[in-house]
This record gives sequence, C-alpha cells and structure tokens, in this order.
Amino acid sequence: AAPAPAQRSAAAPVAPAGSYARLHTLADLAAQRLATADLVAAAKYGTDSPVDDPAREQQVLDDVARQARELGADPAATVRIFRDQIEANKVVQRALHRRWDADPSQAPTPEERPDLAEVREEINRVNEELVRGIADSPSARAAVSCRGLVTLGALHVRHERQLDLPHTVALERALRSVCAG
Ligand SMILES: O=C(O)C(=O)C[C@]1(C(=O)O)C=C[C@@H](O)C=C1
Repeated sequence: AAPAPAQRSAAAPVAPAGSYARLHTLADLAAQRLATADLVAAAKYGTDSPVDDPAREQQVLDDVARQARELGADPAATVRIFRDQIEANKVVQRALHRRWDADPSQAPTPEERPDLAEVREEINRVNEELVRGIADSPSARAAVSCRGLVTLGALHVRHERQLDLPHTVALERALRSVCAG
C-alpha cells in the first residue's frame, strides 16, 4: 500500500519551488552591499568620519522600511535584515582599517579617497534591490529549509565572487536573520 502522506505542520512550512534561487539572490545582494564597505572604509580612512554613523543608519532603516511598505512587504523583517547588513558592513570596514593601520603601504592615499556621498548612492541602489529581494522571498524565508539553503547560497556566492576571509565572515553576519521567525 502507498504510504500515508506526511503530515505538514503549518509552523514548519515546506519551501516552495524556487526558494534556493531567491535565497541565493539575497546572499548575492548582501555580498554586493558588502563590496561597498571597501569603498566606505577608504572614504573614511584618515578622515574625521567614524565607522559608526548612527544618523546615516537611521536614515537607511527608515528608507528601507518605507520601501518595504510600498511593496506590501514586512517592514519589521526588512529592518531586522538591514540591521545585520549594517553590522556586517562595519565588520569589513574595521578589518580594513586594522589592516591599513598595520601596513600603511596598503592604505589608500588621500588622492585615492572615494567620495562618501557617491558611495552612499551606490549603497542606496543595492538597498533597493535588497528590499525587493526580501519582498519576493517571504515563503522561502519562512520555510524550515531556509537556514540550510541560505548557508548553501552563501557558500556559492563566496566562490562566485572569490570572497576573502573578512568578507566571508561579514557575509555570514549579514545573513544571520534572513530566515523568518
Ligand atoms: O554610510 C556609511 O557611513 C557607512 O559606514 C555604511 C553603513 C551602512 O552599512 O549602511 C555602515 C555603518 C554606518 O554606521 C552607517 C552606514
């Protein structure tokens, strides 16, 4: 006789088709956002601008919450995921500042210093894509398989983008609360 269909609990939904692709996209966008940390670190190095800028963080969180609402997505989940993106960005910035303090020959020169306002425009562009990725993935993020698929996605992104150790560690930090619940 055919086995009885497995009972599926509502609290542990099964991932719908396409979940891996959506979560891989989130991991890739998180890595794209982390790539901007190198530019931010260079923009701030040797200046009075500290790595932590709480006013800018609040602006980012307010913007993404508004964008999430406009898309009919969950603003609280979006803000939670973005808090992690910001913490991860600081992990990379601090690692680079430590590296440049230890070996000034690797540090960007003042002439090479990127403009922070321009870097933030690039961050804003990635933020918008990431908000859309979050809005497009509620079932994938709520599924029991989410954690495993996010880990797999991050592993692929690490290889696709040839991430170094600080960016790999930061990517893990960035993806900490992607899975809902
Ligand atoms: O825009 C900056 O100044 C950044 O350092 C980037 C960023 C972010 O990830 O959005 C990270 C840390 C700051 O506290 C504010 C924002």
